[in-house]
Amino acid sequence: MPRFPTIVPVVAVALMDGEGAVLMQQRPAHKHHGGLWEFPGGKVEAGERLEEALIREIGEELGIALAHDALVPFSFASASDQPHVVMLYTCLRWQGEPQALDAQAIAWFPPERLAGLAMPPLDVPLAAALHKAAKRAN
Ligand SMILES: Nc1nc2c([nH]c(=O)n2[C@H]2C[C@H](O)[C@@H](COP(=O)(O)OP(=O)(O)OP(=O)(O)O)O2)c(=O)[nH]1
Repeated sequence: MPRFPTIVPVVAVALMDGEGAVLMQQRPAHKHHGGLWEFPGGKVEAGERLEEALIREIGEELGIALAHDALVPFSFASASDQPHVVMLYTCLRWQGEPQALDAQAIAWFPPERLAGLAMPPLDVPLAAALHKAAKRAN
């Protein structure tokens, strides 16, 4: 019996601009889920806090500094056939201009357009929840 749960924690962020559009990134073609659109983020490393991991990943992937106090836990997604648990935050404040340092491309999408993107399976319910929350807020 393992001493710890056998999950792979992944933190990701829905960066939102002034109009409520969400930044998505397209995974490099050679990687697992290559070409699919995902929320920027990545795996939490040993000894890291969730927010610390997210700030590190976003610095590496987009070259921006997320404001720690602007990270709001939003939702999470998991599936029975994979160990990853994607924990999604929202964030309205950061420093710098996002650049695709790791991804094939980055782009801003209004929440209602997220469902039309090719995404990894865990992102489908997260994107739907964001769209629903945006509709409630308007
Ligand atoms: N960053 C991110 N990862 C996601 C999302 N949805 C989803 O299933 N994932 C998966 C893809 C990856 O297997 C893992 C994140 O790993 P990572 O970004 O740190 O590293 P990686 O691409 O090199 O991952 P991998 O090749 O080992 O699968 O979580 C998402 O929205 N954002």
